[in-house]
Amino acid sequence: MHSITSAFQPDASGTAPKQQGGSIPNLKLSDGNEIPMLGYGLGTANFKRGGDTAFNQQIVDHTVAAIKAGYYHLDGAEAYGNEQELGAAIKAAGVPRSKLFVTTKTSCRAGETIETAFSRSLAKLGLDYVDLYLIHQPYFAKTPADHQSKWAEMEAIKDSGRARSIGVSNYLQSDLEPILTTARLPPVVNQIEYHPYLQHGDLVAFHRQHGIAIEAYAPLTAITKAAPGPCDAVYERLAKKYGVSEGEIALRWCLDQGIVALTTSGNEQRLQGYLAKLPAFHLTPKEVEEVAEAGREKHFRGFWLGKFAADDRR
Ligand SMILES: NC(=O)c1ccc[n+]([C@@H]2O[C@H](COP(=O)([O-])OP(=O)(O)OC[C@H]3O[C@@H](n4cnc5c(N)ncnc54)[C@H](O)[C@@H]3O)[C@@H](O)[C@H]2O)c1
Ligand SMILES: OCCc1c[nH]c2ccccc12
Repeated sequence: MHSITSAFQPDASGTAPKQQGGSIPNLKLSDGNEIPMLGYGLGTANFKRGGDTAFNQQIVDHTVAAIKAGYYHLDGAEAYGNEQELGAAIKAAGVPRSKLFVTTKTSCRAGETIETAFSRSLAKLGLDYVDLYLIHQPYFAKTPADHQSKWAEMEAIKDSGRARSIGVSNYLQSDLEPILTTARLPPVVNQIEYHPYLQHGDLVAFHRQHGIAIEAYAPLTAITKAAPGPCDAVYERLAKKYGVSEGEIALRWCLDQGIVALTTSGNEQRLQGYLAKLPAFHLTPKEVEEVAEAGREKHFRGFWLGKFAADDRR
């Protein structure tokens, strides 16, 4: 992994060396590590429904196809129930471990240490390290001290070398602040739902101030679950201009803001299309703002409904 885009700057160079099949660049994290800016998620198309523990070869096959297509950033979680399949796919795909960027997440189950959860995840993955370990959600914490003590456990995992980077997911500013007050090793990533209909007010600016990279999950929401909407006409115009799909405009909108995009699909052609098309164009800053402006006319959240405070609508 060598191509680097400056942290939080739109990828404007267009000269990044190749990685993962095309030239999707890496983003430099505040701990000095790099993350490929396009990731393949195992949490939506390929997760297992509650209580299903049987090994699922189809998940392995889809994931091997994604890796072989060039998706080297793989986003997993213990909650998805498919870490064994992710590990099997990594072995079967034949891509050297050093070229892959593997994330998993802890659910912070009550009464369990991070060390216990992390060791179980590594064993299921069949790996001796992950590139990124995240706290999946902040809802386990009842007090600022809960956030701080859990984060200290995460720091111990990073200290051990078995997670190269550590971060959080679904955190708002009020969840991050107590951690930033006491952290020895601040979170380098927050993975959040992010698309034009969920821009989170000044949360993105807060991340930039604190050097925390954003990973956008559900980046296609405006053309999938939340369609139709005010972004449709802008996406359509830009897709025509650049000769790409609306989905590619939606992903580029994240990348051009210096935001990592996590997507998924069981459709290999679609996945290959992203890697072929995304490196070939950029949105101008004006176009990024046009999408943002249209998006601010609608609010939509697809995940963790009911968990967020009312001010999430900002
Ligand atoms: N941390 C979290 O709480 C959290 C929550 C949700 C997702 N995630 C991660 O992010 C990953 C990606 O999330 P996502 O699946 O919501 O991302 P996404 O917005 O990219 O949606 C992908 C889905 O859209 C479908 N799709 C793509 N193009 C389409 C089109 N033109 N028309 C209709 N459907 C189309 C795909 O088939 C796929 O099912 C997940 O797999 C998971 O790893 C994390
Ligand atoms: O991270 C995606 C949302 C999510 C949280 N817990 C899960 C369990 C199974 C599938 C998706 C999820």
